Amino acid sequence: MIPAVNSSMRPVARRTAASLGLASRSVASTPPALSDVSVEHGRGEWKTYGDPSTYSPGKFQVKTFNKISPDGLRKFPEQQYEVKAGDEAANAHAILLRSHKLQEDEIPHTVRAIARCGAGTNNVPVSRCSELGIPVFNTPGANANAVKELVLAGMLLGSRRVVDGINHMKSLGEQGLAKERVEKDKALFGGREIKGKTLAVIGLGHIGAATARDAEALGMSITGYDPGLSIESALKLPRSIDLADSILNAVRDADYISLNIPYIKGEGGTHGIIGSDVVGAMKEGAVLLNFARGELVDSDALKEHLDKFDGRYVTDFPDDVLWDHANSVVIPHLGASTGEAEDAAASMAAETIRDYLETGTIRNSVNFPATSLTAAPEDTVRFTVCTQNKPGMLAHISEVFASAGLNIEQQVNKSRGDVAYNVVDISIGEHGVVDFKDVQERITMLEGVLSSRVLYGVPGTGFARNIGGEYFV
Ligand SMILES: NC(=O)C1=CN([C@@H]2O[C@H](COP(=O)(O)OP(=O)(O)OC[C@H]3O[C@@H](n4cnc5c(N)ncnc54)[C@H](O)[C@@H]3O)[C@@H](O)[C@H]2O)C=CC1
Ligand SMILES: O=C(O)C(=O)COP(=O)(O)O
Repeated sequence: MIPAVNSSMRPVARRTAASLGLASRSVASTPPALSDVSVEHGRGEWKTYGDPSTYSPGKFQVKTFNKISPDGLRKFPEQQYEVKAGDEAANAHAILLRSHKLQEDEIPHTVRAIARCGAGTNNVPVSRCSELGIPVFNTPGANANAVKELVLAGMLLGSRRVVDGINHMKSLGEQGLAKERVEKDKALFGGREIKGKTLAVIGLGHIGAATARDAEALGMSITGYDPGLSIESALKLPRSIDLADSILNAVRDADYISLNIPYIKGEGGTHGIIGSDVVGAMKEGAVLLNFARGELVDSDALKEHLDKFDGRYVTDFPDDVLWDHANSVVIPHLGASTGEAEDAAASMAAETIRDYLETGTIRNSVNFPATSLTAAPEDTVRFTVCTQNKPGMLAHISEVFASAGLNIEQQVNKSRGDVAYNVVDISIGEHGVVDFKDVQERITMLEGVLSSRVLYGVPGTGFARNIGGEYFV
């Protein structure tokens, strides 16, 4: 048996919760008893995290990809966090990114969490992260208004040949013929109005519901399709919306179709969901708006349609087939590129990462269960354990604590898909010196455990992983 409460152990310097940067969590209005105990978890050995010349020991390292709003990055207090871009940040503890296509070899063993400042996580290897015990977060709704506004603009661009007209005016201007020709040539660029037309919204989440509501206010009739409609989104929908039971039925009578669903690869996913069957069901002059992901649309099927009929494709993504089609408008992925959306998404992502690193709370994860435990009681140390989702894990973990003479004060166990997540507050009130080093190793090396953390001590320490049967601290 590994004694976790080891009175014969070398006494360690007394550290107060406040001195350990735990003020927000552990320091209550009455002086905490934590100041009377010393907790040695043996994970302050920074050399095990790589070359300390690449980071500042004692801080959480956050690695960023893409341009992340400074407003969001300011949510990481400098005394606790160090934020670095891409290759400059070895041994990162968390990754913050936008559309960068993250590869597994860009995720060091030290990474505890990944946050996408945005909605779509198809650029992150989410299933692999689940196997590695890494929660992936996104920022639901943070950039939805920006996208909705561009969808509305897209409907107008798809109705009025504004882009062609602008290009024409440039060319006339170059020839010095603009004033002479404008009134004659404008007949080339006639359009139609959106008022009184029907919009089909595929995917009634944050963007889709907002688009439906505002399009109704512009005088449109709305049809919607979303088999996973949430109560939150349902409450935002216009009352007059007509809910269809399939994409085919949603698009049949639509003059405009807005795609607002996630891109999910593999069986049952959404790759090419707008294929020849859906395109074949569309009205000849329908305007398809794709501000979701390019891969949702079968471009060849759509090209056949656009070659024959006067429909439109307005997309926010590169398209190798339709990029120069006379009936397409291709925008360089600008949906979420507003200052407001960038600030909101980065701030939400930073707060989510901080909550996870500092308290173990999980919210807005796309692969881990939402989990929160009330603030850790006094005289406790919080342990979190990520495991495979299989029977008996919780019992095995509890057994290790019990055999080490440690009492569980409160705990929560949640699962989602293949992963389970445990937050356990261990009572240390009666112990002079508690060493979690061996307890953590025993728990982490249980079969089926992926990683564990002791949420106590210097930021960046207390993390251990079971990498295919090898112990990594
Ligand atoms: N162009 C851009 O810059 C941006 C694009 N996006 C894209 O838009 C997508 C949607 O974003 P949000 O509305 O914020 O996400 P959300 O998660 O709030 O909504 C997505 C909705 O789609 C529904 N859905 C999933 N599969 C479906 C299917 N096969 N048929 C019909 N409905 C389905 C879900 O039930 C959910 O209600 C993102 O996944 C992302 O790919 C998001 C933000 C910015
Ligand atoms: O949030 C999303 O899903 C987006 O597509 C936005 O991407 P971006 O952050 O602008 O690279």
